[in-house]
Formats: sequence, structure tokens, C-alpha cells
Amino acid sequence: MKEKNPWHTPVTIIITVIGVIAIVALVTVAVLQNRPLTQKYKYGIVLDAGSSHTALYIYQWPAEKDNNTGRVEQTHSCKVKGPGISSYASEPWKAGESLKDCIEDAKRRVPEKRHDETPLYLGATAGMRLLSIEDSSASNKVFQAVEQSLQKSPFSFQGARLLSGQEEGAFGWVTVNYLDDRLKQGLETTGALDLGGASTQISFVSNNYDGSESPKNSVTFRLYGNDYNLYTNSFLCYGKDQALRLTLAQQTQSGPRSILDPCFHPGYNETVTYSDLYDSPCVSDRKPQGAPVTFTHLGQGNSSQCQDVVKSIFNFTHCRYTQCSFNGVFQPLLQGPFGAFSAYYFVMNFLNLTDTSIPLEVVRKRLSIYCETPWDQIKQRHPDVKLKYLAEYCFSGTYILTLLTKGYNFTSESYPNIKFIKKIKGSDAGWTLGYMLNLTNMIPAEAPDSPLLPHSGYVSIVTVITVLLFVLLIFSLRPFWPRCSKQPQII
Ligand SMILES: O=c1[nH]cnc2c1ncn2[C@@H]1O[C@H](COP(=O)(O)OP(=O)(O)O)[C@@H](O)[C@H]1O
Ligand SMILES: [Ca+2]
Repeated sequence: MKEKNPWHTPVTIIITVIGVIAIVALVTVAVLQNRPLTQKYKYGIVLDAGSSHTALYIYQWPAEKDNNTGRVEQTHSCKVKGPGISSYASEPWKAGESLKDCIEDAKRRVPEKRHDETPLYLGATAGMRLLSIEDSSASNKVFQAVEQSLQKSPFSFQGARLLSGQEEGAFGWVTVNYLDDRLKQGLETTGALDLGGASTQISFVSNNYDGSESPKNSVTFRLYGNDYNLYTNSFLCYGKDQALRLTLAQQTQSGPRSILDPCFHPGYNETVTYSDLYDSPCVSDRKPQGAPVTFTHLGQGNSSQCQDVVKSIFNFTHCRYTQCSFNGVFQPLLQGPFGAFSAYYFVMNFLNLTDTSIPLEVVRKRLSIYCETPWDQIKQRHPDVKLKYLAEYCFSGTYILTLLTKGYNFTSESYPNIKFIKKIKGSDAGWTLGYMLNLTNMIPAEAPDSPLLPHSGYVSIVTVITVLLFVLLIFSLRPFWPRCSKQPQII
């Protein structure tokens, strides 16, 4: 005789069907209710008005998560055509005009309905610092011109201002550590080395620095519940373009008609106007009297002499602190890893020297071979590179190595702690992101509460618990199950 399967009784079938429907309904509700809301983004725009050029950066972040780390990313950048805004001192309105193309570009990149709520900032660095020293009324006019132009944009313009060297250094450090997710996790931080055209910044956290020695170099932050005591210094006139002026001024003090420059390739030959060379507050007080109108700048390609010339622009004679970098500026002991960006990266990348596991001695040797290569050969090898950049890479490479080792005291042992970087996770390393995070209060002082589980973990746990409850329910109904007897049934 056939035994009747107890699972096939109407009661169990009904319980099972209801149970399955309940599970599906429960999980669906749980998933839908807690699903991350459809990704709506917010945007922010920062214009970096550097000494050599201006660049516009667009950042975006999920609208619901303003307070979470590692969520703001750069989606686009636009390079403004022409020179930096400080070059428009004699025709300020052109500084405003120059920004228009990149603003038009940004209007297309940011969804139209977000335009009026998107903050737009302009920060100017060392080029404008120099102009404000040289001619403060001209610098005010340039700021007025760019403000007028940016106010016309549909974005929420928050002002154009001059960043202090301290801010430039500190925001570069915030950017690097934010993008590396080091702040929220309270990890050891990365120092920031920024080389511009007119100034250069060094910023790092050192355990034996509490800010009491040379307070002007100290910036304190409380970020995500951690306190940071940052050392930062900006050297005005030690960006690579002004540093080149310093070495040329050094070589033209007697007002010669020509100089044989060890930092330029053999065969290099250009005419330079004295008034152009000395047209910067970094060198203007040293203009030789009675010099001719021009001098001939000849290349010699002698690396060791180039190192000597470059070294001579640093002053190591006085230090009223326990230790100094150069020019009497306090610097605590170097500590931890460093990210070196902007012109550090451009130059070392061109020279194929970004790999810092190559011993410093080998790096120096390769650079000297490069510097000694005749100018004609260099031009032939790099027909697509802008001649102004190409002519200066030997000087710039030598300057970078001298600044790092003689200036900041990196050694053969600590050199590998430096990484030459352009971008971190798709965003450019530089002060702009840190500046925007600060002005939009996007990094909280205290750690935000985070959900216990990620969304997927939450869904899995809800599902498992529901299934378990259902099985328990079935078993708890056992007394009501139809008897399943082994005895032959009477039909
Ligand atoms: O492709 C490149 N090769 C070499 N140098 C570059 C390249 N792009 C930018 N630079 C240099 O990077 C530096 C950027 O400085 P910036 O304009 O930000 O000045 P600042 O930070 O001192 O105000 C300038 O010296 C510029 O010439
Ligand atoms: Ca810069």
C-alpha cells in the first residue's frame, strides 16, 4: 500500500506557500527600504590660479553622504589657455576673460539643475603673492576682474582670494591624506611636497614637533576625531621658475654680455633681456647697474658645476632654531612617507626618474648624462615637447634633487620614502581639493557614526534570519502535522 507523504497535506502546503510569500515580501521590503537612495551628486568647483597657469577642477560627491571620507572625487579638469592671472597686471580685464572657456566647459559638465547650488572658488598662489608685493593695486585690480567674470557664471561664486603659503601647504597635505583614506582611519599620514613655479611647500607630521618652536610653521587640525599637529612651510621664490631666476641673477651680477650656464645643454643659445630677468621681486633688488640691455644665455652642460650654482641660491649660514632646512627656516626631523606633486612630478616623469627605488647616486648620474647631452640632440629626441620646458629640465631636475637633499635634508636612506605622484585615485594631488573640503565643512572634527554593516551584509543577514525563523515556525507546528504512521492504513 502507498504511504501518504505528510508534506502533501493541505495544511502544510498552505503553511509553506504563506511562509515563502512572507519571506519574499520581507526580504523585498528590507532591500527596498534600505537601498541606498538613487545616486544624486553634488558638485563643487575650484580654480587654481597658479603663477604659470590657471586650472579649473570639478569635484562631485553623493548628495546624501557629505560627511563621509573618501567620497569626494575629481570628475573633470580644464586648463585655462594662456599664462597665470598675475601676468595680466597691465590689462586686468583679460585675466577675467581668460577664465571664460573653462567656465563654459564646467557649465556643460555639471548638470544644469545643480548649477546654482554648486559653489565656485578661486584661490591664487605665489604668482599673485609676488604681484601683491610688487604692486598691490595691480593685484587688487586682477582680483576684481576675475571676480566680475566669475560672478556672471551660473554657479554659486564664493569669492576669489589669495591663499597664504601656510594654507597652500596645509591644504595640499589634507588632499593627499584624504584621497589616501588616511584621515578617517587615523593611519600614519603622508607628507606633502608641492613644487610650483613661484613657491614650493613642504608639510608633514613629525612626532618630535609640538608647534612651540616656530609657531608660524604649525597648523593644527582635528579631523574625524584625530588631532594633527602639522609642520608646514612655503618658500616664496623657490618655485622652479623663480629659482631659475635666482641662479641666473647669481650668474649675471657683474652685468656680462654672455654667460656659460652649466645647467643648460651644450649648444643652447638664447638672448635674454636683463629687464625681463630682473622683473620679479625675487631678484629685482639685485639688478646690476650699468648692464647692457641683453645677455646671451649659453649652455655648458656641466652637472657638477650646475649643482654648485643651484646650491648657491640656498643660505645655510644662520639658524636660530634647533634645526633648519635653509634660509634660517625651522624644520623638524623628516618623518614618514612623502608624496611629491605638481612640478616635482612633471620634471621627474619627463626625466624617467619617478622610481625612487633607484639609488640617489644612480639618479644623479643619469641626470648628469642628460644634462651633458647636446641641445640639438635633445630637441631631435623630443620634437613634441614645448621648447621652454625642454630647455629647463636639466636645471629643474638638478634643482629638485638639491632642494630635497641639501634644502630639506633627505638622504640616500630617506629618498625612497618619496613618491612622485600626479593623481591619487583619479584626483590631482594639489591644494584645491583640501581647500574645498575645508570651505564646505566636508571633513567633520569628530568621526561620523557609520552603519554597522554594509548594505549587502545587512540584506544577507535579514534573509538568513528570516529563513531560520520560518524553519523554526514549521517545526513548532509539528504537533499539528498529520500523523505519519507506519501502520497500514485502512482504506
Ligand atoms: O608639463 C610640464 N612640464 C614641466 N613643467 C610643468 C609642466 N606643466 C606645468 N609645469 C610647471 O609646474 C609649475 C606649476 O606652478 P604653478 O603655476 O602652480 O605655480 P605656483 O604654485 O608657484 O603658483 C610651473 O613651474 C610650470 O611651468
Ligand atoms: Ca601650484
